[in-house]
Amino acid sequence: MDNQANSSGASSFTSAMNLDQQGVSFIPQRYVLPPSQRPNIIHHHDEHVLPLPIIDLSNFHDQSRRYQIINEIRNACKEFGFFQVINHGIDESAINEALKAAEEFFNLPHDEKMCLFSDDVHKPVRYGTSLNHARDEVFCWRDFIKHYSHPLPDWIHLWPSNPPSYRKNMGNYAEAVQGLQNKLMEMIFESLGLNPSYLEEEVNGGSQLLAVNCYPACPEPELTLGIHPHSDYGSITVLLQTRSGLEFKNKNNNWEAVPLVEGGLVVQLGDQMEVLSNGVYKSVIHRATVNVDKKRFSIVSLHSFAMDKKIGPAKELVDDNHHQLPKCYNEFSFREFLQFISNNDITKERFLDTLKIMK
Ligand SMILES: O=C(O)CCC(=O)C(=O)O
Ligand SMILES: [Fe+2]
Repeated sequence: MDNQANSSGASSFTSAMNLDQQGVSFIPQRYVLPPSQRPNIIHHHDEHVLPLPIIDLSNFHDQSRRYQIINEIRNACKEFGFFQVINHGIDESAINEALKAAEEFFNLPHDEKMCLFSDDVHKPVRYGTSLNHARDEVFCWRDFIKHYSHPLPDWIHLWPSNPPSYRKNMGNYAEAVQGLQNKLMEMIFESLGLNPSYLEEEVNGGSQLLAVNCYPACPEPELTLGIHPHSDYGSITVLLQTRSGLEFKNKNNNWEAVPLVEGGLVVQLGDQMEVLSNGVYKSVIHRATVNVDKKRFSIVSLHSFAMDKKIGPAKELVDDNHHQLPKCYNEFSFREFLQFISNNDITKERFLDTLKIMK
């Protein structure tokens, strides 16, 4: 295999970003997917089913409005496993500054970024490219930087110091999203019939991992993907995209594009939410495509409950005596998740399936 990363710092490694800068006119073989996994089959949304959900969060403190929002969230989570939010309360300037910091970071010289390279999922800050062998990071046309972000003072001093505005701008955005996820979690719990302050401590003390993704322009976008199909492991993910490219797998197992909504953020359910809801909600399987002439960025805030909290189906949603819902999943903590993904090649399988209680 060419340009293999090496353990001493991967100096000979070539990232997708680097290939783009070199102006390659075809993609190296290692990025070419088997035909069945290529992104060319897009199924347009069927007019007869619910439209892809966009939920307006304005006035959510107003009781009747909140009731309506919670209904919309319930429908979206049951039908799709994700929704987009608008009027979510995060300033446009905070978003734009975070995106600018991301762009400046990825424009740094290759060698400078490679100083942060690691494929160890336990590292609190790591720059990564397509050669990492975790399930969402195999041969894709993507460079990323991932860092823990909550509580901010514990982590921010480890973040990139270049560009100089990175910590401040990305930090402001991370804090704003953390606030939004608290609100969203309350509403999602309420939509499940749970108390809005359910697991409050584990939500507040949970982890936030920011994945800042850069998908360079790609000379052969029909042959590869920016990120391979996966579900996120945690509770919810809040995703900002600069152009369309995110796709999800619908109930008929077809890929559909998540349209770009100006000023909107995508909220996706992760595996922990599927377990907590006892399968009432499903985590969403998603992927990202790349395009021929434009770079795409996403800033993805991956939230999970407190590291060592074992998450199982909420007991309110399981009743062996008289309700219909049997317990469907075993309990697990986020730390166990990380341990599992670092020890196993799970490119083909949802980790979640290993938690299912066999009947
Ligand atoms: O960039 C995207 O649209 C998807 C990124 C993603 O799924 C992730 O970072 O987990
Ligand atoms: Fe994801």
